[in-house]
Amino acid sequence: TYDYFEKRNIPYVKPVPFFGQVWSFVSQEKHAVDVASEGYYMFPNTRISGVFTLRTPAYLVHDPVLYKQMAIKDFDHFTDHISEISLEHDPLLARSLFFTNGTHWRHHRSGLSPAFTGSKMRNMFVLLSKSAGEAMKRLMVYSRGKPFTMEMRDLYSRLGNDAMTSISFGVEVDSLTDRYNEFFVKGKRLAKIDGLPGLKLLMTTLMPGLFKFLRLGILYKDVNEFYLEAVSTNIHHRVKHNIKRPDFIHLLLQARENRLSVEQHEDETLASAGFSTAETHQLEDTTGAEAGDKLQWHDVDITAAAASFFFGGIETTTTLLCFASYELAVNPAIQARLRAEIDRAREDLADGVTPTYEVLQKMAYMDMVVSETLRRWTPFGLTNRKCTKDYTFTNTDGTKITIERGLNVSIPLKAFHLDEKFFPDPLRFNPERFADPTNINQDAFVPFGTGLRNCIGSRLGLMQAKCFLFYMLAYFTLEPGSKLTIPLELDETSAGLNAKHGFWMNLVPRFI
Ligand code: HEM
Repeated sequence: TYDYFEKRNIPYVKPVPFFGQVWSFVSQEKHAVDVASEGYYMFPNTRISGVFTLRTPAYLVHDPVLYKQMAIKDFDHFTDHISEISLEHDPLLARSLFFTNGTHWRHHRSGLSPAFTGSKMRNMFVLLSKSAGEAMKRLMVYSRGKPFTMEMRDLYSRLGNDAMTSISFGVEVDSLTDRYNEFFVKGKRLAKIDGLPGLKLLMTTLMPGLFKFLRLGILYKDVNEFYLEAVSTNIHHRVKHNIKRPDFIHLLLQARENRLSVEQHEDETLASAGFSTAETHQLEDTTGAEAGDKLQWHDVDITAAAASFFFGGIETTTTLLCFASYELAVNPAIQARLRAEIDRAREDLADGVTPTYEVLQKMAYMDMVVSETLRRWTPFGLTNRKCTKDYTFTNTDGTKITIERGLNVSIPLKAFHLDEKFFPDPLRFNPERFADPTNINQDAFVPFGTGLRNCIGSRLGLMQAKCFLFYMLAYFTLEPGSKLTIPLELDETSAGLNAKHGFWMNLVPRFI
């Protein structure tokens, strides 16, 4: 088994007998993403390297151009993400877009894409901005004009939870005041990627066979039941009272009735949420020959879609906000420049504080700060593909390599972003890199992945993050709290990107 790469003359990370790379996950003081990306640093001159998970060979892509090729031009060889999640044990997660594959994924993605266009996002943004604005006002009242200390991950995950509960599940909650409301408590358990659920999630990609064999579920049972019940009740209520609200449930109900489509005259000016916005690719129409297994959008599918936006969107966007806030707190000049841009933008707002989609779109420095945060602190540092059809390409030394059908491929997004070949002085937080986008290597800058399976929610994530930052700096000045570790110490045990000792900051009220 272990001579697989030797025979093919492909550099590979030497495995620990039986465990392969899995051993490093349990024995090393390194983050899972860095362990999985080890080969990238060991073999700088190849387009791909090998690794063993337990006894199974898998690949790690080193060349962003190769990733792009696999994800776009040669997509039919890599249509799937790695996933071994069972419908029986994880009824929501197994139906969510990230974990569905093949024809089911195709129908699902093309059915959902119209829900994420610029104009739909703009409509949804109104709900999001309302939710965040009201929360920030409450925070201002709470401060009574005096500085106070907060742990920002807790704060942003509450704000994010409330905004996403509003736009995904159609329910308005206030987790700042009602701290243990059921949507927040269950939402935390739904989006939890630390501890046991994180470990299980990791297992689905590292040891898919073993995971399947053990018949484990990832999401907690009560979480599945809670959301299924909440969404079904909500759907029933809307249908009965003919309620229309510009949120995901509404759009998914339209999908059920085959009425969800891209507007005839989609306003192209709304398409970009900034430089990092993931490109929209056209998937072929799902009508015709395969229409028989077209997605029916039963209540469980609608719940799963809404839950997956929660699952995929909350942790990532919260991570982006935490690290952006950290950089703003430790770089006062950058914070001052962003605040000046926000204050200028506020002059054009009707109430002087509630940002619109269009106003955020125009904020160039905000976009530079957000892009640089996504580069320096990539929230989703590693993605993957499964090879669905043998694939041959040429390596740097001219040899041909064939990836065989069924093998797993990892793509180290974080390693690309921190490679000095692509981004000089990579550890330095410098929004100026993005002042002229033509200077950016766009193959290597992939915070939302690339190709047909890129992030469907990039516009939403970007607009949400920009909106929260807008409010935050309009109301407060951010300063490092006494418990903040500088430089940040990362939590190597978390499945996501997190600070080991929290993001403690002082919020100093501004008088606006
Ligand atoms: C800053 C925030 C976010 C980051 C950094 C991020 C990043 C990513 C990345 C790297 C992928 C994998 C792409 C690939 O394999 O090529 C992905 C997929 C995905 N993301 Fe996001 N994401 C964010 C926010 C969101 C939001 C707000 C939503 C939903 C509302 C969302 C929903 C999804 C879904 C459903 C997929 C799977 C797509 C598919 O398999 O077709 N994400 N995201």
